[in-house]
This record gives sequence, structure tokens and C-alpha cells, in this order.
Amino acid sequence: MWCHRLSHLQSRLQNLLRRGVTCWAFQQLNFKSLFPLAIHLHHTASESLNCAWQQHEDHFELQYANTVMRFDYVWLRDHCRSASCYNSKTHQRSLDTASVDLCIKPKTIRLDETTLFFTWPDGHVTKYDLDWLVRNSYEGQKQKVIQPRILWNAEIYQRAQVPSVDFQSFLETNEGLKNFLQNFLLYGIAFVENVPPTQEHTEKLAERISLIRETIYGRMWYFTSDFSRGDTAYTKLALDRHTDTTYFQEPCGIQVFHCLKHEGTGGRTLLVDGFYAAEQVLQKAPEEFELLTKVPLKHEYIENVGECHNHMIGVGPVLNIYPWNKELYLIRYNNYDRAVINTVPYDVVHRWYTAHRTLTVELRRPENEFWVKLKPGRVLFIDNWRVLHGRESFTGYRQLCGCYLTRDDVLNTARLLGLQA
Ligand SMILES: C[N+](C)(C)CCCC[C@H](N)C(=O)O
Ligand SMILES: O=C(O)CCC(=O)C(=O)O
Ligand SMILES: [Fe+2]
Repeated sequence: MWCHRLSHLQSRLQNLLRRGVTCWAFQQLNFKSLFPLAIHLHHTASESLNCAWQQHEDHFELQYANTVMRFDYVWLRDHCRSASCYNSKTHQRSLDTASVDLCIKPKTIRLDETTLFFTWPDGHVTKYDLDWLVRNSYEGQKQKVIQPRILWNAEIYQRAQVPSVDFQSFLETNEGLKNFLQNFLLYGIAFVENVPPTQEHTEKLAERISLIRETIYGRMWYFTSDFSRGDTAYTKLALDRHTDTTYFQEPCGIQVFHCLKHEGTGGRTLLVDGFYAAEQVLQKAPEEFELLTKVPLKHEYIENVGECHNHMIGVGPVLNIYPWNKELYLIRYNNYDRAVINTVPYDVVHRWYTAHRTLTVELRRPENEFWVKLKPGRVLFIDNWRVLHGRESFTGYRQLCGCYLTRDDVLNTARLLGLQA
């Protein structure tokens, strides 16, 4: 049974008479809502309600704001925001979901203005604002991205002329911090200028936006080519593009680099937008993209140098997407640290190598490479879930300091400043 509430009362009544049906839900409408035209007379066209709903055996169907939405009845009961079901001070559910009958159905449904009223068999009433339902429906979320981004190659990034943020304004103004975070969220990289070239000041910067993620490398790290740790990063060798800590179950969210000193040649930093490359794979070979989201891989860090003994293993696919909207949120790409593949049969392995090659070709296109020379005073933040980094081999003495940040806390700061993250 369909219940329409169009802005034209006439056509509604005519339709009802023509079909000879009485819709019980209409009987629930009070006098006021039977004459929406009169009530909304002074409202703008955009505010006039165009809503239709239908109560099915196993779900509630709602058409509103150009969206067809389907809601499960248990879901509707579970998301009740009444005072006894939800604590709006703590934003926590009080209702015990396990107490809801899995076969629950509303006794009556009625619409008043823009609010739907569900009366449940025990008499409890749940109110739903139509806009709340649109915002929180699966159908609404499916069309949205969690994180708006600008995908880039070297030309796109350079043309955008993304401004760096000054150390003082980053530390002292919310506006500076917000600009910085907005650029960081959009591009996956961002710079802060005029930072005193010390580990302490770099730490201060990091703490302004997040919590520092302490790892096996320490809290703040400070490294040079002394092979003090069992990893190529601690040499003068070139490093091809990669993301870090792929061997953690949750790779570090953000990497901060500050080059404190370099007396020598080479050592430029390479940056590549992994999501731009992945997007090219999706366009050119969607089934290869899909395979890269499905095949679980291990990455591994085995270290036995000096006092350092570590064995880390992280499992996950190269590309991670949200299942409901297919949005990419994490790329795990490190050919150095990739472990033995023993999680898939041989034929899948071969298809995986093909897909990996396609992605690698995209990642290695010279036009996708953005090269920068890190200098004392210029701190680089990299989204390690999106942007790959590498470095050119170098000569001479080079000192880099930095840290990893916990992603949740960076996003928390961004949201508190009003950014979408
Ligand atoms: C940044 N820092 C020098 C501390 C660690 C480097 C880690 C290198 C490792 N192969 C990886 O890619 O995760
Ligand atoms: O030395 C560099 O510029 C970066 C090395 C590296 O990839 C890392 O430390 O994660
Ligand atoms: Fe790295």
C-alpha cells in the first residue's frame, strides 16, 4: 500500500477515489496535514513536501528528497532516539538491541509535517525526521564519499599551487591549522614552512594535530645512513615508492618528515598519489582493481641487528575499499616488505601478479612522480594510507627526523575544525 503526500491535495483525493481504495494511513493524518497546501502556502517550493511511503511485509519503503530508501523494522526500532532509548547527552544508545523482537513491525505509521511516527506493538513511539532518515539511510550513504579528495599527478599538484602553512600560524591559529588540514585531506600531502630545524619543534608540530604513534622505531625518530636498524631506510641507497609499516595490521596513518641536515648530493624525496594510480587501474582494468581489493597479502619486518629484534606481520589487500560505496581508503604497497605469498592458490596468484603489474606501471609513470628536496625548516606530512614516498640515493651526511601519527586523532582534529573527514 502506498501513501503519498504530494503538495497537491486535489490529485491525491482524486487518485484515491478513482482507485476506490482507502489507505488506512491517511486516516491517521490529522486535519492539519490533510491540507498541506494551505499550511505550506507561504513556503518556498523547495520546502513543499514530496514524500511517499509504503509499509511492506519485511521493510518500510520511503520516497523522499529524490531518494528511494528501504528500512528494516528492527533497524527502525534500534535507532529510536527517544529519551528512554538514546542518551542525547552522551550520544549513546540506552536501548538493549537484543531485547528487540527480530520480527517486530510497527502497529501504526503516521506522518505529520516532516516527522514520521512509528507506534510499536508495546505502545512505544519512535519519531523520525525525514531528513534524518535521508542522511542516515544506506541509499543516501551509498552516493556519498567519506573523504573528498583531489587525485593528482605531478602536473595537477603543481598547478594547484597549494600554499604551505607557516609554522607560527599552524601553531597559533585555528585558521592556519584548518587550512593545513584541508589541504592535507584533499591531496594527502602538506607542508609547514619556517620550522626551527630541531626534533623538539617537529614534535611540537606533530602534537598540534594528533597523538604521536610510537612504534618499534620509537616515538620521535631521528635517523641517518648508519644502518643502526636492519632496514634499507638507514642506508644511502635509493628507495623505490612505497608506503610504510605495511607489516602492521593497521599501517601508520600519517608520516612526518623533517630533514634537519644534508651535506652532499642527491637524496630528493619522491611522492606519488597511490589513489590516482589506482583510479587509472579501475578505469583501464576494473577486474584487476577488484582483485587487488580482494587478495589478502602478508607484509613482514624481520630485524636482527644489534639490540633490535623484531618480527612484525600485517595482513591485508593492496587496495582497501569501503564495501557500500567502493571508495578507496587505504593502499598497502611495499615491494621490499611484501612477505611470501601463501594466502591464495596459484591461479589467483598469477592473476594477482598481472594486476599488481598494472598498478606498478601506473605508479611508475614519470608524469605521476612529484619530486621534492626536503630542506631544514620545511616539514612534510604524508598520508601513508594514500601517498607513496621514496628517495633518491645520496652522498654525504643526511639527517632526517620525524614521527608517525595516529590517523584517528588527525581526523578527529579535522572534524572538530568543521572539515569533512
Ligand atoms: C621512518 N623510519 C625510518 C622510522 C622507518 C622506516 C621504515 C622502513 C620500512 N621498510 C617501512 O617501509 O616500513
Ligand atoms: O630517507 C628518506 O627520505 C625516506 C626513507 C623512508 O622511506 C622512510 O624512512 O620511511
Ligand atoms: Fe618509507
